[in-house]
Amino acid sequence: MYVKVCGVRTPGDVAAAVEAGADAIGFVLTESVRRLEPAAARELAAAVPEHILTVGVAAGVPAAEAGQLALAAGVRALQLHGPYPREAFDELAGLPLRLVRATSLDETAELTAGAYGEELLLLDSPVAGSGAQWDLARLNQAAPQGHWLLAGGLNPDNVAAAITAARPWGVDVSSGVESTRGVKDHARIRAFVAAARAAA
Ligand SMILES: O=C(O)c1ccccc1N[C@@H]1O[C@H](COP(=O)(O)O)[C@@H](O)[C@H]1O
Repeated sequence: MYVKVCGVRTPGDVAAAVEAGADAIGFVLTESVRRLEPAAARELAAAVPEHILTVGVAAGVPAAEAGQLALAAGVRALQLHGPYPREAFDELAGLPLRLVRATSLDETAELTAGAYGEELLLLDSPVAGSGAQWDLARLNQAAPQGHWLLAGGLNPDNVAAAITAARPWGVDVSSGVESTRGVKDHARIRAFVAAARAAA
């Protein structure tokens, strides 16, 4: 089970995610309580070991701008979050960035990972980063294919059941490993990664 921990903001958060065994660590680069300036994200990303994917998260900005933010942050992947069309991913294809297409069932009917040239598909609630859960039974009518991550309101207590229900390739979490909004709880990061791995 691939596990991404998102919205980290401090060196301690990075260390906790690395020690917990996360496969990917995300830095939010656009409007959010978790937003980091690219220079701050770059410093944190530089401390992440090579085997862990660093991901810049962007929403609500033109794709080209998101690409430049990710490059400035020195991350290896860009998670473009929202109802971006295929053309947006085409625009990014020439950049030295791996691409994550993050969207919701309300925003797309294309549920095959790689359909827009992305490496990973991420299915989230329509309100990204809110900690809101969504109805996983909707996946009974719309089964995602390939390397896709489940996100949206996951936490250490519900991730095992969510994996059983949705059968994702991986999971992604932000709010569910925080003590208060925007502040990561390192014990919850450890508990989340362990619970996801145990469920797989
Ligand atoms: O975390 C944010 O603030 C954020 C802002 C803009 C786009 C995406 C954001 N986060 C992503 O939201 C999901 C799930 O978050 P949660 O666990 O429900 O809080 C995850 O993919 C984050 O990468």
